[in-house]
Amino acid sequence: MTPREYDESDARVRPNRRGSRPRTKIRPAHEDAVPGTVVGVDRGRYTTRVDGTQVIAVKARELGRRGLVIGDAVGIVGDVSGRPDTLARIVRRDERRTALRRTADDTDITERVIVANADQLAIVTALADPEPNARMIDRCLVAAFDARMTALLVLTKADLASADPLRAAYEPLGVRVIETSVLRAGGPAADPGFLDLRASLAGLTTVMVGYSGVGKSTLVNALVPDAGRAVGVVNDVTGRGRHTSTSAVMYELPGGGRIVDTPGVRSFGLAHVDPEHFILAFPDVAAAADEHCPRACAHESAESGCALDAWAAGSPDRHVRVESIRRLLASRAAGDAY
Ligand SMILES: Nc1nc2c(ncn2[C@@H]2O[C@H](COP(=O)(O)OP(=O)(O)OP(=O)(O)O)[C@@H](O)[C@H]2O)c(=O)[nH]1
Repeated sequence: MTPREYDESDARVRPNRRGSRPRTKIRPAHEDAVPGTVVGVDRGRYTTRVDGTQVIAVKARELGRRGLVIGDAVGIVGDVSGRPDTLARIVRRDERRTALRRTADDTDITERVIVANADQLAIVTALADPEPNARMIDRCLVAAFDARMTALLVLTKADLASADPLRAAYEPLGVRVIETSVLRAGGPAADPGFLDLRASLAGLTTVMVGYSGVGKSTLVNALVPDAGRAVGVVNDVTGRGRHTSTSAVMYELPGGGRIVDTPGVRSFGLAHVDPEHFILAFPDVAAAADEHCPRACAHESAESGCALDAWAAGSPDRHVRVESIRRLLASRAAGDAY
């Protein structure tokens, strides 16, 4: 017997007990909502960008408790002219393509999204002054890979020290490494590394993280000539256990694309990261783990039943990858004090 096809007449219509009167509390469909992007958040006021115009908006009640963060794609109704003293309403938040998250610390499982829909995480680290901190880099990478974002390691002050050890540690993970030195004669425009960085950011949304003093502001100012004119400010990134609110800012890049500067993000609490999910960022390793590892394998060691050592045996490339992934997973387990 061929299966019967269903059509609309199969839908069961519940009779309206109050007769045929239409329901009165019909919510507006907001078909007229225009698409925009959240570029700044400040105590319940959202700075959005609609077709190149900056529009200040509030969250409509129908969004409920759903949060909005920098990078969220939204639907906006009301006055979207961007004229002073106008206030539009955000009525819809589109599904997030990516979500960069952090937990407050490694024992707190309350996670919060810092930036939505970003493509890349650029980890800015000086090669000297201050010294690079591998643990910080590792933890940022875990957050990036878990969020399905591409990772970029930007090594500044290349005039002061060699980048070779860091290249050796991170290139096997598929991390793009860029060296910059922008204090040499000619400034950023004369630095091939800076030009490479600018090309790598074009057309994408990139979140930049880095310690104070590494030269991040120098790069942001060179990338965005009018960086002083921030398009938005968010007080959403709060230091753990401290009441210092710092701000993340999204800038439009002149050549297309956007960068989000996150002065307040100094660490990523990684309690929310699940090794099984994290490893999916490395398709070859994930396929091997899926095929050979026991269920819920933490990928710690061959002794604990992990099959990745056997998979990597005889291949130095695979071996370095597995070791690097284990180092990242260990950084997740080791707490975020660095
Ligand atoms: N040698 C060298 N010094 C650099 C380079 N880039 C930046 N610096 C210096 O590093 C110091 C810090 O640079 P900033 O751009 O202010 O660093 P930051 O990371 O934004 O730090 P905060 O503003 O404190 O957040 C400054 O004295 C810069 O002149 C570089 O390529 N080489």
